Amino acid sequence: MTTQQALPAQKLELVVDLPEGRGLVATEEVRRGESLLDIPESTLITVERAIAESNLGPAHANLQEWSVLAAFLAEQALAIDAGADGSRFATYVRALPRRTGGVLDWPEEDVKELLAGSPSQRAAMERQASVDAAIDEIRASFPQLTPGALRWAFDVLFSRLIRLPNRGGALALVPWADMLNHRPGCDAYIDDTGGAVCLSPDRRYKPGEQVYASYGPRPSSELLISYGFAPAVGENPDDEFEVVLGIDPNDRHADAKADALRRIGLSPVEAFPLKLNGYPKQLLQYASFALCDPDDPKELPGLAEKALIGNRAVGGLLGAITKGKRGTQGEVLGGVAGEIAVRELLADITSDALSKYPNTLEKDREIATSDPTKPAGKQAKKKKSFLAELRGPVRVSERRILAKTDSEVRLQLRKLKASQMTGGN
Ligand SMILES: C[S@@+](CC[C@H](N)C(=O)[O-])C[C@H]1O[C@@H](n2cnc3c(N)ncnc32)[C@H](O)[C@@H]1O
Repeated sequence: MTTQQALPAQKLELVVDLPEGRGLVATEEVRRGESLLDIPESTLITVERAIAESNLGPAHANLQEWSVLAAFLAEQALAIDAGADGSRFATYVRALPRRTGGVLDWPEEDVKELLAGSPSQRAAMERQASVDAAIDEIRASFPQLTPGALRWAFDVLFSRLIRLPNRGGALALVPWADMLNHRPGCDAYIDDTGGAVCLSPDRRYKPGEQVYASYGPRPSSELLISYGFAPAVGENPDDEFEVVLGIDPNDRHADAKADALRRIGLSPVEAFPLKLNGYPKQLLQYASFALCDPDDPKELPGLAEKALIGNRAVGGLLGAITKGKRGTQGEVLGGVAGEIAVRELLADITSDALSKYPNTLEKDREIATSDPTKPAGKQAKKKKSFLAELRGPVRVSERRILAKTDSEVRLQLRKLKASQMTGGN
């Protein structure tokens, strides 16, 4: 990497044959909290710089920020393929992986077959469709950028773009910093608060140890889709299974319920994460509102507040609590009968989701343990399908969460039903 030459002296060196592919390894002792990397602004590929250094012309600046960067990367890669080496980013672009293993690399039939039962299937299809639409939009102005080059560029962006907090969350490719691999549970983030891009490690590293960053608290399904890898089962504390709840369109009060939810900053369809260590209580509260059936729809705004905000004075407080998101207070509507109804709904959701996985759990476990996560580059040589290798750990993680939630909810149901029999309301 010649970008390294433009950097201040580093305690890190690039190693190319790590289990995660390339990565940065400490050359001397690194202390927790010290400032690493120190990448100057002039080496970043920001949206503004992509527009300024591209030859695509004024229409380039009218694209969405992801598309500006994708068009620039594709332009650079096509110029390199055509033998032009002029750009100061040519060395960086040449060093980018040809394939990342992320969602844009997965054939449609793999997504349909290998992600059957998993919510990742919907996410993967949506991601592929949105990139196809963006590629069409870019090519309407720049037909010289081939679909293949643009697809590769988006794939690179998904797996390498960094949000810069000091620049209002602006997106940038950050050479050298984008050689850092992710470790689940790691608490070290790329930061540009002081101007240069730095990493403050969350632990001490000895010479020879790989230094990791966090790509964010992401579940394995998201890491798989964006980055083309999945941590081994049980290694990712951020694993979750997303449950989507919504107002039944056939509910006699469907419109009034949707209005009542919007009043408190919620939507008639909301997603809630199930995790190994539990699920948010708002899931049950939201479900109880979705299921409630007052005779008079005028009661619905009050019921929405009772379920999701709580009975405290609303007004200014309401805004402060919800901040446009779900409330932190509130209660399940309908007493013990309501508590039972929402848990029965959740138990139906978990058992239905579990029944959709085509393999037995044992089979998925076998796939998960026989497919250790390997760097995308190595996989590309060995196997045709990245996804075939990686869906095992994701599916096992999702199923563990579902099974744990299912058994917890059924246990709660038994207790609630017993309390109902012995006189609970
Ligand atoms: C920002 S790049 C990091 C550098 C990358 N290893 C390379 O060779 O260019 C992100 C990519 O690194 C790989 N990666 C990062 N963390 C990983 C991990 N914990 N396990 C496996 N692969 C990982 C994935 O291929 C991901 O798309």
